[in-house]
Amino acid sequence: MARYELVKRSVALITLTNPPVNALSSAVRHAIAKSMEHALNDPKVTAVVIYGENGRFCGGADIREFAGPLRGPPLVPLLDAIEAGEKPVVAAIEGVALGGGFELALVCHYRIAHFKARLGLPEVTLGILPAAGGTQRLPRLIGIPAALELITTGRHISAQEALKLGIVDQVTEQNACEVAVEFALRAVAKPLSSRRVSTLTTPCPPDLDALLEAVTMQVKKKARGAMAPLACVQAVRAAATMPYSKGIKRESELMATLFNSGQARALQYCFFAQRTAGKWTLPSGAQWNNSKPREIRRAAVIGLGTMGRGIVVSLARVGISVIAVESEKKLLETGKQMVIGMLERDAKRQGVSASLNLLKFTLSLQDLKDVDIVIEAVFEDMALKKHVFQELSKVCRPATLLCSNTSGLDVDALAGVTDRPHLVVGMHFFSPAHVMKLLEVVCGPRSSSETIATAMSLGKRMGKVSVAVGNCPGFVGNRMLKPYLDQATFLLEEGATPEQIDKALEDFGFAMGVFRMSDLAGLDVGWRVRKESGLTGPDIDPKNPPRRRQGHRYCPIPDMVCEQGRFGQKTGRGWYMYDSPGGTNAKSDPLIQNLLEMYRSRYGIQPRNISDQEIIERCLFALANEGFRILEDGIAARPEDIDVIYLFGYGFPRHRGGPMFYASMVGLERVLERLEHYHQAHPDVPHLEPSPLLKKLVACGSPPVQNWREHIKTMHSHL
Ligand SMILES: CCC/C=C/C(=O)SCCNC(=O)CCNC(=O)[C@H](O)C(C)(C)COP(=O)([O-])OP(=O)([O-])OC[C@H]1O[C@@H](n2cnc3c(N)ncnc32)[C@H](O)[C@@H]1OP(=O)([O-])[O-]
Repeated sequence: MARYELVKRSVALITLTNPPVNALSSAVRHAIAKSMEHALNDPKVTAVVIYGENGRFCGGADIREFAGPLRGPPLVPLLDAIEAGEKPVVAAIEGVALGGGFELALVCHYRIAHFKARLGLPEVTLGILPAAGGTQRLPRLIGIPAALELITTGRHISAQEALKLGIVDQVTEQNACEVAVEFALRAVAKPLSSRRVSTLTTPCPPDLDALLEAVTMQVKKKARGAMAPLACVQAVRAAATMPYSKGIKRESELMATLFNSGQARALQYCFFAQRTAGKWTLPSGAQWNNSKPREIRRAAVIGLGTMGRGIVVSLARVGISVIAVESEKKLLETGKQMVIGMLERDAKRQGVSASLNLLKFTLSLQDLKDVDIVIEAVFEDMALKKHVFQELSKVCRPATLLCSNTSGLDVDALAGVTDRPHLVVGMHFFSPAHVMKLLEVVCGPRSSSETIATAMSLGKRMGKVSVAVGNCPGFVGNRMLKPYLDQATFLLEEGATPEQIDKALEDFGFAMGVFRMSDLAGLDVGWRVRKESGLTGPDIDPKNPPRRRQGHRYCPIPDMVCEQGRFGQKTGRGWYMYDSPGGTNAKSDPLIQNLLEMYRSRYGIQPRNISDQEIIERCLFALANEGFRILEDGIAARPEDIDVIYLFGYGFPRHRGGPMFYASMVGLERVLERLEHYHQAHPDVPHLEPSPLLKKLVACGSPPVQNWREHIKTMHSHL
């Protein structure tokens, strides 16, 4: 777990050997402790270099060990001992120095970083804080404001930024280990006292209290209920106001409150769920590690609306040449200007020149003869999409992959109109596509494993979190959204307001409540889907729209809002009112309050007080219930996939872990009991009827979410 060798006759080189990221597992900590003891006691050794094998210094504590009791030497005394040693220790940082790995580097007397290395204290993203002295040493080294920013955000920084901040002593383009050994030899004669960071005095700004207060407010606003960022501020405050010996105790107390919290468990679950999602598998046995993706060099995007533009930018950013197609000259020109503007702003931010030479704009599908992949992003209309796919089938070479950015239409129906159904797959990006990290890769029954592997790997290359899902209306994300939205509108009927429901959801931690989110997405989208599915249309009496349709409860309020031309932010009016079309500042609209009052009185509904608890339970348990059905139907392979979709595509609070993890934290028995209760009260809402899988899991003793898979016997896996 760590190799010890003597180099240049007097330098002890300790190399961490715990692939893939040299995490500080108990065995690694043990090996470091033994190696350091050896080095300090061996008279031949005059200096020490700590390095990580395979070009990775250290990815921090072994997160998998957090679930069990602490074994092996604890990190704090181990690191304190390294710092206190009388022989100079140099960290040779290549790849990453993160979390405990960064803290290990901070106790070394010198730090040499490779120019491509990245450093950071991402503990806050795992619901904890840098509790191996990180919150006490970093402020002493770089001052309170910079340390606060790094510790409360968990941001990774480049070696160059680390040098500027004074975290590393040298950045090199050569082998960091070799440079560190030479550096160590030169350091032997120098005094160490000023190199022990814990002994430094924290440089404090004169307005410390005001600064901490301002950061606390800022962090509170951003954290949306997460505890760790606030604890980080308190720990840094200790570094500013206490000697190291007391500060480290404060750090440890704060860590104790976080370490066993539900939030820490949720955030650590998210870390692993995100990595699990990449490991797709099909019933045929094809999976992520046995299916080779094709290389993609040239892509085409059809449609330069909001989605298409974002997809073009995402492809060009990673060096893929893109042909963008529109049907009319004016649309093409507008799209072109927008794409170029986005890429130029991007490049300016990064201080590089925009890769505009990768782009071609055309009105002709004939230009797509030689591309490797086409991503269709035209209007969400099946007939139009089928027409495009038929044309592509004629124009593109037989090996070209044909993908649709549909948000819910039948991918197999599109495959069916082509001459290559095995090369057709859904690539459902989320708006705006150059910003949002989620990509649902929709596997049709005829999509080949190579096609799926290619779409998944292309997504990863574009920096997306790609999740393989089955083909059904709405796939995973939008299918689950329906019961969630339905509950919100039923609650409106019963007496709640959009503001009340949004506030309850935002207090829960959502980035945006359901009505604000709908206003942002555009209310006309759902209205069109409802019309297409026959739920609403010209046959409906506008004065007296029925509240039961297709055998179930139906809330006509969203249609009534749309009938008034209120399509959300883009029209300046929706569930809220905005300063102007396109405005983002949502204000309560008395017209909506009137509409709700008139509606309730027309149908004789006595409004009642609805608690925040009922809002959360009805919206989120209905959401999770649909998730259970999706698992039963084999549309998602694992609960982790569903959670990742909601975390990255729908603003579900990360410290709650995603809808399925949240349900498991509440307790499946309780979720079942509440769903039964609400279903009894609303028997005409099928989404509130507990799913058989939920009942089965409860009957099996409510196993942890990671074990649900064993209980999911899918009759017809769609993956
Ligand atoms: C007192 C305590 C105070 C200290 C606290 C801490 O240090 S908290 C920690 C603070 N540190 C962090 O938060 C850093 C967390 N890690 C990262 O951010 C990234 O992994 C990376 C940037 C290091 C490498 O990115 P990349 O895209 O090249 O690779 P990848 O991301 O795909 O990972 C490859 C495999 O390694 C696994 N694994 C990774 N790290 C750990 C770990 N620490 N532990 C265990 N496992 C870890 C990962 O699950 C995956 O396993 P799989 O699926 O193959 O079975």
